Amino acid sequence: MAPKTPRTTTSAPAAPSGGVSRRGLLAALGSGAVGAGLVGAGVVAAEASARSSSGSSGAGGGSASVVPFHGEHQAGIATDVQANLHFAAFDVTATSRDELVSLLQDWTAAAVALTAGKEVGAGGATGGRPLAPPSDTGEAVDLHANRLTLTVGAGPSLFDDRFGLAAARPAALVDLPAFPADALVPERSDGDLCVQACADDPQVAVHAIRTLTRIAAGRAAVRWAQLGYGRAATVDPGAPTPRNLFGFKDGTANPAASDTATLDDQVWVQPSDEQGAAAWVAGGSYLVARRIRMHIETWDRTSLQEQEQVIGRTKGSGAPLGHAGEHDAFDARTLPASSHVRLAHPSMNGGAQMLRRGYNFTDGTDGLGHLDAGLFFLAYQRDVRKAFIPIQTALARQDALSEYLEHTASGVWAVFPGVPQGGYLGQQLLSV
Ligand SMILES: C=CC1=C(C)c2cc3[nH]c(cc4nc(cc5[nH]c(cc1n2)c(C)c5CCC(=O)O)C(CCC(=O)O)=C4C)c(C)c3C=C
Ligand SMILES: [Fe+2]
Repeated sequence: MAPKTPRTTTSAPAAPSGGVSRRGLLAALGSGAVGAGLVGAGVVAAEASARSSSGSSGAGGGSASVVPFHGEHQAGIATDVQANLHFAAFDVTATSRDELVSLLQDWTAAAVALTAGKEVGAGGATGGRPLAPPSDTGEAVDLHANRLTLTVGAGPSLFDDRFGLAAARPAALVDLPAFPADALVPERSDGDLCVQACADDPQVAVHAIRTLTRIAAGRAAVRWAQLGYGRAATVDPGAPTPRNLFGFKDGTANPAASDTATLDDQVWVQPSDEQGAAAWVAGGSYLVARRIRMHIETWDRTSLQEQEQVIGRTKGSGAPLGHAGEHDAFDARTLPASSHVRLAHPSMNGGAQMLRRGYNFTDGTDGLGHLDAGLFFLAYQRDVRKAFIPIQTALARQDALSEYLEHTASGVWAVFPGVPQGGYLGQQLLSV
């Protein structure tokens, strides 16, 4: 049985490491977040209480389910892929740099509590004043941390003239070009900030995004969001590779989390990559998100042989065509000319790799009798100009898989470096 998480309510330290800052409180006061119960009477520092009261056991219970928030890099990138995703992109509505800083400080304090499996705000879900709305919405009580990670990045639009950040925009944070056959919905694309919440329980991930959205009131608003399930990638080659909605193993060739040399070379931004005011991004990464609708009804009418020719791997084992084992080495030039794996392979793209961390999604139907389902593609990389852009250019031009796909949403973000103890998300950027 997993150990019980104590129900003690602990005062968190003042922001940024554990509470809502005074400025955040004032912003909340001005925006109605107090009415939503995020701050209690006379309380500036938020309190975080442990999120378990019933002592329920299970996979998500105990400290083993906690992924450390602080570190050199943000968690949620080289972290073993959790089962569920709630991704949200935000428009920042703050009108000053100070307000933006206070938002990121308050998010940091909440993220520290949430990822530790604790309730947020004074009194948490049930310990506050009876006549005030609870600080924590409560749906994650008893669910533990469930390996929740929160990963935050800044989009190109944050670097306009609103916050004096134009000079700090990394050269590698380019706007993605339009690709042939893109069917992007602008309202479901881009965003000043993004938050990727991953957890082994869907309600924990949803609670986290809901909480950050409440805290942001008056300073940022959700622009678009996406739920995902059934991880469609892995960073652990020793674990069974999950499958996407076309039924193929997805993530086989991903870099392993333990392969730090490849991560340094391909995923983490290095100190030499950016100069001057943009040097803050070292230790971070670049995230490309694409909501890719998959025409599964058409795919399901396609023969097994054709499906395998399109992907370039066998459906059962995931082995490259002509090989026996999933992880067998192969020469991409021996695969069909327009197969997905051949075109996406590093040997065809100047050695470029990405760390893919996508999730399956199913968002009801399109009203025409087809499921609106697909892959929410998430890929972390050191430089989109060397990885996602050239690879997607080749895929859009030649990939046989494209016939079954429709890219409906897109975004690119510079993901902040990790947060040291006592620091806050994006501090490296906002203190330049
Ligand atoms: C621009 C990059 C990529 C997009 C967009 C993309 C979409 C996409 N992929 C699959 C299914 C599979 N992809 C696989 C491998 C693979 N895909 C990319 C890039 C993009 N995929 C890369 C770089 C690789 C690795 C190539 C290699 O090094 O061998 C595979 C094979 C298994 C694996 O290695 O993961 C599958 C299956 C879908 C369904 C999809 C869009 C919906
Ligand atoms: Fe792929």
